[in-house]
Order: sequence, then C-alpha cells, then structure tokens
Amino acid sequence: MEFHEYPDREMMMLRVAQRIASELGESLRANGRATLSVPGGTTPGPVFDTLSGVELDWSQVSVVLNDERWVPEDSPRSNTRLLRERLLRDKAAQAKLIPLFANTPEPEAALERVIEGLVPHLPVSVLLLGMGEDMHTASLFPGADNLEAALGADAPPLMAMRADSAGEPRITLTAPVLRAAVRVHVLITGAAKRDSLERAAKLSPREAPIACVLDQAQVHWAE
Ligand SMILES: O=C(O)[C@H](O)[C@@H](O)[C@H](O)[C@H](O)COP(=O)(O)O
Repeated sequence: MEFHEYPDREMMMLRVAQRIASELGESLRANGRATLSVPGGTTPGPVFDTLSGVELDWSQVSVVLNDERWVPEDSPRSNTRLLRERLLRDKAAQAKLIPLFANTPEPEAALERVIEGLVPHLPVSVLLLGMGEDMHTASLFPGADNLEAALGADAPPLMAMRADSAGEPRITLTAPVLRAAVRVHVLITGAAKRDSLERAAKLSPREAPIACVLDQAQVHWAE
C-alpha cells in the first residue's frame, strides 16, 4: 500500500479528485470508456463536488456505487441520492449511473437484475473506497452474514449483506470486483481511521475487510 498524508482535508479532496480525473482520462484514451466506482457515506462529498466540474468525456463514463443501503432514493441514507446531488451534475451529469438499488422490499429480489446491469461495465477502471473505524469497506462489514462468501474468489460481483452495525440491509460489490479494479484509492480522515487502517494492514480480510485491497491501494489521509 502507498500512504499519502495531506496537510488538510481540503487539499486532500482536491488532489484525490484531480487524480481520479486524470486516471479516468487515461482509461478513456486507452479504451474509449471508463468505469468509476465510489463510496457513499459522509467523507467523499467534496471529491464529488470537484470531480463533477472536470472537463472529461463523461458520456463514456459509467458510475457505480461501491455499495447501497436498501432504502428508497428519497431517504437521507441513500447513497444514490448523494451521488445524484454531488457527483452526477454539472459536467458529470452526462455520466451513466449504473443503479444498485431497485424498489423491492429486500435486496435479494433485485440482485440478479442489478448484476446484469453492472457486468457489462466491469472491470472498474478507478475505484474510490471509504472505510469505517471497524475496518469495513463498501458493505463488507466484519461479522456480516455474507462476508465469507463475498471475500471468496468465486463470489458473484454483487451480494446482499446484513450486519448489526450496518443499519438497513445492503448490497455491495464483492472482493473479486474490488481487487480487479485497475486503480484503487482509499479515502480516510481523522486519527481513529488512521489507527484502524494500520491495524487492518496486519489482519486478514475476514477480520478487517479493507485488507482485501490494501496490497494494491493508494491510501489518502488527512487529519
Ligand atoms: O454506504 C456506505 O456507508 C459506504 O459506502 C461505506 O463503506 C463508507 O465508505 C464507510 O462506512 C465510511 O463512511 P463515512 O465516510 O461516513 O465514515
């Protein structure tokens, strides 16, 4: 893993957005298309604000969340809502959103359909991940019901996931998809997450799910 420490959050968010834009540009030049996968949660908003204004051929960029909480889009907990409000606007409004949510009571009922929509857009060209203090990433939570299967090399690209700490049921990219991404970035803030990350580097993905990508990740941290 490569660890990048920044003097402050603002600088970090700007630099990470610039980095993602330039890597998407490389993919577009090489392949004519690119797939960007991003986290929800509270951290990445400022990266989205910058990225959405970047000049790129966004019409050839597919955007998919790392994971989604099984809540309708008008819920403040919806990651899709965050994406629409902060990333898929301005220049990036032309990007194609690959939906992870469908209006079914449980994620299992929509899983097959959502996987079909995602597969043509894999592999992910640029993967941005967040991490919780419990060392989860995407919705790969320690102790989650499907964690073991989602870490397996033969896992389907997406799985439903439930964990006590997750709140509602989730749907998440699985480890093979995360590991197949061409570029992997992890964006974290604050001393507690830095400690968690250092611990995760010495643990197995079953104990610390973020560990499944750390060998190939660029980690970006600011206080
Ligand atoms: O839906 C989600 O919750 C995310 O995709 C999740 O994996 C997130 O990145 C971490 O929980 C960190 O969240 P914060 O940035 O809010 O700390």
